[in-house]
Amino acid sequence: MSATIIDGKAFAERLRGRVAAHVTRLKDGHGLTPGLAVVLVGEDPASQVYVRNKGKQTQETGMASFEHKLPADTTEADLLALIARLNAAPAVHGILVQLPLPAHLNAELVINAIDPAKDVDGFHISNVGLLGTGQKAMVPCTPLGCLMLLRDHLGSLSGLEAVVVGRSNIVGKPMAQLLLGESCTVTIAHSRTRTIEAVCRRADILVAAVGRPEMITGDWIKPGATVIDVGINRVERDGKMRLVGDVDFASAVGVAGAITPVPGGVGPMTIACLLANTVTAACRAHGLAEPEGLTA
Ligand SMILES: Nc1nc(=O)c2c([nH]1)NC[C@@H]1CN(c3ccc(C(=O)N[C@@H](CCC(=O)O)C(=O)O)cc3)C=[N+]21
Repeated sequence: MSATIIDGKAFAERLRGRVAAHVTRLKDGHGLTPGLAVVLVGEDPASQVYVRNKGKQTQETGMASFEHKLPADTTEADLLALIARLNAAPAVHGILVQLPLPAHLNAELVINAIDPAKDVDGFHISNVGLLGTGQKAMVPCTPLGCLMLLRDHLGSLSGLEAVVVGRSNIVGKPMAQLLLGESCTVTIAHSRTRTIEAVCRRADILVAAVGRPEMITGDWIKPGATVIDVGINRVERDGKMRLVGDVDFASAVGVAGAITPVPGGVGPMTIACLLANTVTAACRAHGLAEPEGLTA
């Protein structure tokens, strides 16, 4: 038996359609155009591709896109000054500082300088705290996208055994908080977890976010489990660069009940949720009703 393939690309397309419809309503009904500012420091080629895609999709949904490309040797003071300007700019409802930042910049300090109401990545300590205490927050895009796919596939997640592999601040930890919010029994596994295979094999929901290509093989998966692969790893295969996840798709697909592919799974959801968060931020900034189904 072969797993159902969860089509993140198609889901993301529909989500972007709903975002675009809401943008039209905001423009026509309130003269409000949601705006997203993306800040890129340095010239990492992968980051440039992401930033370009974000800008393109932002415009396609009818929102305003502001791109700020700064040289790799930008000082912290200059970056903080830009963030202060974006915080104060009424046309900007969302601010994303592309990570990772060059090593001479303190990423924590920079992220926490963003107005939490404009923090569409959900990385500001205020949003982290709000999410952790079950209050209304800006929710990190990748975990939010994973949650939408899980709800769509499973309906209620209540009482299910969820294992998140990876404990990063940007995926693992917020993912675990969201799953807890759905009344899952949540385990966070990581590089020091003993008998990690056995821990994973308990999972009804397995979220892989470790950044190690194809680490999780079919024998780590409970038959019928729903597997969400957050990994985006560029590897060389037969002389060609290919994108693979943290899950070994070939062996997992025969065991899992459902699985997200890479590419075409979680990745497109991340960008769609960024656009959704920007609309949510714009509505909150203007005291307008938030669109249904765009938040957690
Ligand atoms: N502040 C910040 N927020 C982020 O959300 C953020 C970031 N920094 N830094 C970099 C990572 C990476 N990221 C991706 C988004 C979409 C795809 C995506 O759409 N992937 C496609 C494939 C794209 C390709 O072919 O390369 C897919 O999986 O189908 C991938 C990766 C967001 N990130």
